Amino acid sequence: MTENLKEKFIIEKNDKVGRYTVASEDLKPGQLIFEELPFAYGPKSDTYCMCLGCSAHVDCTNLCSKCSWPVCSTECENLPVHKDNECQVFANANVKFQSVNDPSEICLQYECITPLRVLLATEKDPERWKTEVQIMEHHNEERKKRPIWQFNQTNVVDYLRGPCKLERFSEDLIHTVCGILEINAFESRTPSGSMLRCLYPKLAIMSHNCVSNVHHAIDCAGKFDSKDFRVFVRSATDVKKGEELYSSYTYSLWPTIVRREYLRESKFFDCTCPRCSDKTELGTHMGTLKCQKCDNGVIMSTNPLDNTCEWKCTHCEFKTNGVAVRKVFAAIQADIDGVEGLFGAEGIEAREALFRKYRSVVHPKNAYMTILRSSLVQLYGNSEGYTVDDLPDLLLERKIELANLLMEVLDKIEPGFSRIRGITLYELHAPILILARHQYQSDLINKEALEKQMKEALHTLGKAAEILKNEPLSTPEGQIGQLAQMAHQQLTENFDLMVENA
Ligand SMILES: C[S@@+](CC[C@H](N)C(=O)[O-])C[C@H]1O[C@@H](n2cnc3c(N)ncnc32)[C@H](O)[C@@H]1O
Repeated sequence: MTENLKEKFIIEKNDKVGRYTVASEDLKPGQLIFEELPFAYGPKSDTYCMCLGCSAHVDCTNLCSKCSWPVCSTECENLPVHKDNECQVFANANVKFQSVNDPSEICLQYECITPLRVLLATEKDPERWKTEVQIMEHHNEERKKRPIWQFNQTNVVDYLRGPCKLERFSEDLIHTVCGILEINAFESRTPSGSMLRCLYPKLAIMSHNCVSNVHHAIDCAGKFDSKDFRVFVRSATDVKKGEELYSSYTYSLWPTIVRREYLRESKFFDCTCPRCSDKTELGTHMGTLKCQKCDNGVIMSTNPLDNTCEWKCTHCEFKTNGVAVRKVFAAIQADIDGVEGLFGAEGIEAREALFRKYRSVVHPKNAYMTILRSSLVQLYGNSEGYTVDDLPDLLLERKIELANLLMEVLDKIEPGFSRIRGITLYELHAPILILARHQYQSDLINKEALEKQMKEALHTLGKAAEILKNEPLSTPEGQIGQLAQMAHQQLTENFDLMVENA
């Protein structure tokens, strides 16, 4: 291992979280802490039908010539991830894929695939299994009391030990592997857009914090061999030697009540991090609602670490409770889910309509307004009829306003080198630049003000390029990072000329 690749963390342990990691030296934002290959990867639970080679969506008409499970092509059936794993098991046991009516719906036959790949990896790499994976958290005792246990018994344990003839793996071991995946696996996106789960034993040691100081990026080169899906783990912010390293297991734009519910249900712990403990979520007000009974009040939790506690207005006597607030958030989330598949003009209009609908219900920086802002920032400037050159000044100003408000929240909950900050900064630079030019051409600002605004755009673009430069080129963010770097270089070289010719 070269000095550059020396891992920059150590593992410690306590009664509250089990194993956790701390920085073994001072870290700068964006600094590589370690990189790692997955022990195994494969389809997520509750997945639709996908190629067992490249993971692309399939219609299930093409089947592997050896095992008769769905693949795209002969090339895909020979990809190591399939050929060296389940293909041999299914072919030997003569377990065929049962045809399905709608391949885009959840297909339970895929539940066994990733646990099976982990089980086979225990035999291919027993040393890594013993030293890194077997010791991972599985929460079997708590999972035993949940419906997931019986679900796994039927769809994974009984299926593998029965029809697949894999009695050599005990029931206990298979349940433990299912638990290890449920508690520890990370999501990854393939080049075709499919979501997979990957098991990274070192990355998974990091404890959760709702404001993480570590950032990871998975490089899926599309080879689907044992060298693919390498993860690069970097510090997001300045981290001092001895400070704990945290990743985030939840979606950072959710409000506290929703994040804590998710962590309790799926990771079996109650988060007590500084963001969860603060009624205002570090001043962002992501969980705050507007009072419907008075003009100036806002409604906040009286104890954010108790999801069922009272919520009170800051100005009048109005009170409600966490259960009622949770229902309001579920209704807003359902509305947002309903427009998720809409893009272009239709997507913009649908989201702006939700923005207007909920403006009087929640605080301006509430999580759901922030989620809508993050989609709108992307759609304005990147949709048909709404490209950045098409946007009238009013909509350029709207894009800038949305991005600035989003950045105010992200600075608190996703500080430093985070993908969403990099992308938002990238989206912000072009409207600043174009608007400045329009305003100068309309005599609304003088040359000095033009130059100032262009410098701001250049600075914003430079920051975006700096944050996104570490993203793998196999990802959309990596490609935007490359564009940002090139645009930043061009703008720097031609700055004076552009001011002159504006
Ligand atoms: C992905 S594992 C992390 C590694 C684990 N601590 C170990 O020893 O293998 C996730 C589990 O760690 C514990 N954990 C992680 N972050 C925590 C936190 N902020 N508070 C309490 N428990 C936490 C929980 O038991 C959780 O289910």
